[in-house]
Formats: sequence, structure tokens, C-alpha cells
Amino acid sequence: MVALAKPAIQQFPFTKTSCKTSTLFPVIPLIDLSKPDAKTLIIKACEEFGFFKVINHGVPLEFISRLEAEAVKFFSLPLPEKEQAGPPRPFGYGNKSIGPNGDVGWVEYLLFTANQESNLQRFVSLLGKNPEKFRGALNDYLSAVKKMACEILELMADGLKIQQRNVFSKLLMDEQSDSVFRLNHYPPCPDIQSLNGINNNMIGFGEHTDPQIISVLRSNNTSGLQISLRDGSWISVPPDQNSFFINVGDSLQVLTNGRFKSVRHRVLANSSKSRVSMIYFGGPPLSEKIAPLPALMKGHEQSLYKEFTWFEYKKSAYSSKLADNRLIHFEKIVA
Ligand SMILES: C=C1C[C@]23C[C@@]1(O)CC[C@H]2[C@@]12CC[C@H](O)[C@@](C)(C(=O)O1)[C@H]2[C@@H]3C(=O)O
Ligand SMILES: O=C(O)CCC(=O)C(=O)O
Ligand SMILES: [Fe+2]
Repeated sequence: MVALAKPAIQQFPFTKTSCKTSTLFPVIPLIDLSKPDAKTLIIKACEEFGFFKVINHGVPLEFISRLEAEAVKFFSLPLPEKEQAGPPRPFGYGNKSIGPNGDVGWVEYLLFTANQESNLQRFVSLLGKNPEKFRGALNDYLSAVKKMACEILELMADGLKIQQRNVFSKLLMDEQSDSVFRLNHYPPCPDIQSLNGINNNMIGFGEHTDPQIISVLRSNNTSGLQISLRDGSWISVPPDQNSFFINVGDSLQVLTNGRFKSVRHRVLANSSKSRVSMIYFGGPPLSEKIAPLPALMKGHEQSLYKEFTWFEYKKSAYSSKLADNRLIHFEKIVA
């Protein structure tokens, strides 16, 4: 008997619209970095959502549009040309396959190290006709976004009443910081409305938490990003091309002994518009011990986590599937 191959589109994961979605529409916390109440609101947002939107961020809009234009130019190249910049392990072009463990999404992407000195030498020359332009746009964007991420981390330390203001930001500022940058392109998804007579949403990027300390996300004006609330329901994040969205990562959850929660998020493909996003994942040096900060431990408070380095966490993360709860292996069993 000849087995019929599934139509290509059915090999992708879907969510049905009947999936639990929130009916209360809580508003995504909005932080104006120029206002004095920013640090208090950031703490509240990190505790309640692990996610917030930032305005008055200081990143020149010209840096954003220049990098977006370079990304769009690259993703418009014929597939064989883009594939010359792959595979994405550890850095380069990837298409549909996400990570090393069989996850797939309706997405193509470029992964870079965010360490600008070592960046790009190897594959920048493959990034289209004018790699210098790409490199310049990337470096300007990365410097400005890293500065903003550090400012936010310092406001967090301040808001948590930690004396050492740079306790988090120094991890990103370290020359050995293991930070990553990603450009994602979600092409418009073919019409899948009527598959099986149910409303389906194609998964662009499956649900997950980010393993690092902090992620700084910017997208064009196409919707798709959703975050999961504490009750497990999903809410859509209205896109805003002039703002940034901040995710608490797993490592920040541990550094705050669970006071901040890393946010579960995903991207649904859009049926008519393409989405382009750029995300800076601020991570510590590989040798850094990730453990609750002593300054945050009250009285006899115990660490909720076993001791580990970022290298150990990353190794474990990269052997997991996208949707897995990666922190569970590092939680202490408290009697
Ligand atoms: C399935 C995977 C992709 C990922 C590595 C992993 O094994 C689990 C974590 C994933 C993630 C999510 C946030 C970032 O996009 C990313 C670059 C990261 O650091 O962890 C991806 C990894 C990836 O795409 O390689
Ligand atoms: O592309 C997006 O908007 C989010 C992607 C994401 O969560 C990731 O790359 O880790
Ligand atoms: Fe993510």
C-alpha cells in the first residue's frame, strides 16, 4: 500500500480558536521610561505578567527602520541564496525548523551572536549584496537596544531595593555575555480557515519561555504575538512598531527566586500580512552561577532552585523541546 504524504500544510502545528483564550482582556502593562514611576510599574509587571511594553525607550527609530529594511531585503532573496547563510546551528539562517529537537513553525529566521566583535565575520558576507550595510545597521541597533535593556535591568534592581544597581545589567555588559539576536520573518500563511471545518491558527513560533535574563522584542505592525496569563489563557498583544516588548526570561525568574515569572509566549501566523520581528536575548557569561540574589532573600528564605551555571542551563535547554518547562529540572523539592 502506498502511504499518501500529508499535505505540506498539515505537518505544521495549529491552535484551534476554541483554545482557552481570556475573556477579560487585561491590559498589557505600559511603561514610560521617562516617568519617575517606571521602576515601580516594572516590578508590578514582572510579578504579574513577566511582560510589559516600553515607550520613550531612547532607541532611534532610524536604527529600527534601517535594520528592518535590511532584514526584509534578506528575506526577499531566493531560498537557495538564503540557505547559503545556514544552517542556524549555532548562528545563521533557518527555515521552519526551530532548534535541534524537531520543533517547526511557519517562520524563517536569522540567528546571530549579540557579541559584536565576534559577530558576522563568518557569515555576514552571505547576507545579500551589501553586507557592510547589514553589519552597520545591526551594530547600531544592538548597541542601542542593549543600552535600553541595561537601563531597564537597573530600574528593576532599584525597584527591588537592591543596593548594587548593576547587579543584573553587569551580566549583559560583560565581554563574555552570552547574548543572542534573532530576526524572524513570518510569511503570510495560506488560507487555513476551513481545514476540518474548524477555525485554525497556524503556529508561527510555538509556545515557550525564553531561557535568558531578558528579551527585548520589536515587531512591525503585524499581529501574532500572544502571552499566556497565570490561569493558562492566552491574550493577543496588539502590535506597535514604535515600542518594545520586554519578556522576563527563566534566568531572571531564578535570580529573583521566583518573584518575577518568565512569560510563556507564542506567535500565530497571520493569514494576510507578513510579520518581521527582531529580538535581543540578554544572557549572562557561560560560567555565571545562576542563583537567587542574596540581597533578595528575606530571613530564612530558601532558594527554590538547585545551583547551576548558565552553561549548564543552556545545555539542558538545547536538549529540550520548545514548549517544555525547562526550569522544572532545576527546581528544589521543598518539603
Ligand atoms: C527548541 C529550541 C529552540 C531554542 C532552543 C530550544 O532547544 C529551546 C529554547 C529555544 C529558544 C527560545 C528563545 C530564543 O528564540 C532561542 C534562540 C533561545 O535561546 O532559546 C531559542 C532556541 C533556538 O531557536 O535555537
Ligand atoms: O517573533 C516574535 O515575535 C517572537 C519570537 C520569539 O518568541 C522568539 O524568537 O523567542
Ligand atoms: Fe521567545
